[in-house]
Amino acid sequence: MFSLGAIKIPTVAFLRKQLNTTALIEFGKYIQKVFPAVFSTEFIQHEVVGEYSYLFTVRGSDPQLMPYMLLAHMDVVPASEEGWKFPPFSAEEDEGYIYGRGTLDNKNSAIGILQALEFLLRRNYRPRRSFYIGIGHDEEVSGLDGGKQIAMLLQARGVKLSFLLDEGSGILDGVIEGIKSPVALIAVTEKGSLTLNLTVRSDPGHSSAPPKETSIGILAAAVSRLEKNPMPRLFGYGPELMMFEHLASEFAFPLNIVMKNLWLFSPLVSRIIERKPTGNSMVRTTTALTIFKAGIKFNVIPHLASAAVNFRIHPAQKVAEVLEIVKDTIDDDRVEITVTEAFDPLPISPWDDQALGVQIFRRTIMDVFPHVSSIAPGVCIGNTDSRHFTNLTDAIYRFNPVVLKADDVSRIHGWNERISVKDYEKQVEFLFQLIQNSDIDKLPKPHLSTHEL
Ligand SMILES: CCCCCCCC/C=C\CCCCCCCC(=O)NCC(=O)O
Ligand SMILES: [Zn+2]
Ligand SMILES: [Zn+2]
Repeated sequence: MFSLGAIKIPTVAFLRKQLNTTALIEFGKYIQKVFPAVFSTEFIQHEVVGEYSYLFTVRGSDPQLMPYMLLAHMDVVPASEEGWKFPPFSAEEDEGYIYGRGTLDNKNSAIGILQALEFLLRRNYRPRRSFYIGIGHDEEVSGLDGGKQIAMLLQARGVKLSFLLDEGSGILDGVIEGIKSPVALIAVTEKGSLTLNLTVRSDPGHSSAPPKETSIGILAAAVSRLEKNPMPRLFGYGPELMMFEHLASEFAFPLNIVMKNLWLFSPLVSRIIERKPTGNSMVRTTTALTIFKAGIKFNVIPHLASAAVNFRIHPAQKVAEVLEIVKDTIDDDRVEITVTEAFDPLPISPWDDQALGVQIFRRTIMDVFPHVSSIAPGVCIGNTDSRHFTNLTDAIYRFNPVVLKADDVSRIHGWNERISVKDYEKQVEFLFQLIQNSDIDKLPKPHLSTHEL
C-alpha cells in the first residue's frame, strides 16, 4: 500500500531558491520512520546530499559487477486548491485511486524504490550487484542542488554505472492513437530545454491618453507570433523514428505499413499526430507560454511587460537553432530576449542486445506486466534529474513502471494527479523484481515471446 503520509507532505518547489524546506526535512524524517530496514542495514549507507536529497549506496556481495542506479525525486510542482476532486495534499482514496500531487511525479518512484528494497531486506535479501538510489529534492526546479550534487559526489568517488533508471515515460494504454494494447516506452533520450524571458519597456502614463502601442500590446503580439508559428516539423529525424518502427506491428493495416516506412510517410504521419499535444511533442520543439506579467492598476499604462516562454527541444535540434528561429519570428527590436536556462537534447542511450539495462527492463516488464504487447525505445518529452548523470554512464533510461491512460498524461503537473492502488503495487513489484533481475552477471538469453522488439 502507498505510504499515504508521503503525499501529505507538501514538498513543493516553486523556484530554485524557493523550496518548502520544512516539508523536505519532514519527508526525510518520514522515510527514515517507514523504511527502518533500509536505514539500519549494515551494507546500506545513506547520506544527505545538498541538504535535503538522499543518496543510498547498497553494497552488493560481488564487487566485480558494475553498479547501477535508480533515481527519483521527492519535490513536487505547486498545486492549486481549486480544480481538484480532493485537496492535492490530502492523499484521499476514491474508487481505488489515491489522489494527490506527486502520486505520479514522482513520489510513487521515491517511495516505491524504498518500499521494494525494504521488502527485500525483510526477506534477508542481499544483492550481488551494488546499486545506488538517488532521491532528489529539487528536480522540478533544475536538480542543480540535489540530483546534480549526487552525480558530482559519485563522480568524485570514481563511480561508473552500468545503467541508470529514472522517471520520464511509462506504459501507455490508449495514449497513442491507433494502438489498442498497452505498450512500454523506455525513453532513451530526453528533449532539450530553452527558457526565454521577453521584456518590453515603454513610457508609463495615464490610461486616458494611451500611446498607439503599449508594452503589453507589443509583448502580446510577440508571444502570439511564437504561438501561431510552431517550430518546424522534425518527425523522423530523431529517435521517435525508432520508436514508431518498433511499434509498427501494433497498428492495424494499413497503418502498420505506413509506420514501417516512415522514410516515405513521415510528413503525412507528423501532420496526423501533431493534432494532439502529446503527439505534437514528438513532432517538433514545442513552444509554451508559461508566465505573463504586466500592469499594476487599471488607469496606469505600465512601463514594463515581461513573459517567459519555455521550449522543449526536439532531439534533432539544438538551442542555438531554436534561438535563431525565435528572433526571426518575433522580428521586433523592442522585445528584449534573455536566456534564463538552456541545454541541448540529451545523448541517445544504447538500445541493442548488448545493453544490459534494456535487457533487464525487458525481462522485468515481461514478468510483471504480461499484458504489455511491445517494449520500445521512446523520447522523454520533459526533463529529469538523470540528465546530470551523463558523466557516469551512457546508458540512461527513463521509465516509470506505471500504466498511463489517455487522460493521465495531463494530470501530471495538472489537476487530479492520481495513481491507482493496483498500479502502485505493480510499480513496487516491478522494482522488487528489477533489483533481483539486476543480479545477473551475463545478459539473459533472448526470450521467445510475443514481446518482440
Ligand atoms: C505519439 C504520442 C507519443 C506520446 C508520448 C508521450 C509519453 C508521455 C508519457 C509520460 C509523461 C511524461 C512524463 C514527463 C516527465 C517529466 C518530469 C518533469 O516534470 N520534469 C520537469 C520538467 O520537465 O520541467
Ligand atoms: Zn518528475
Ligand atoms: Zn514534474
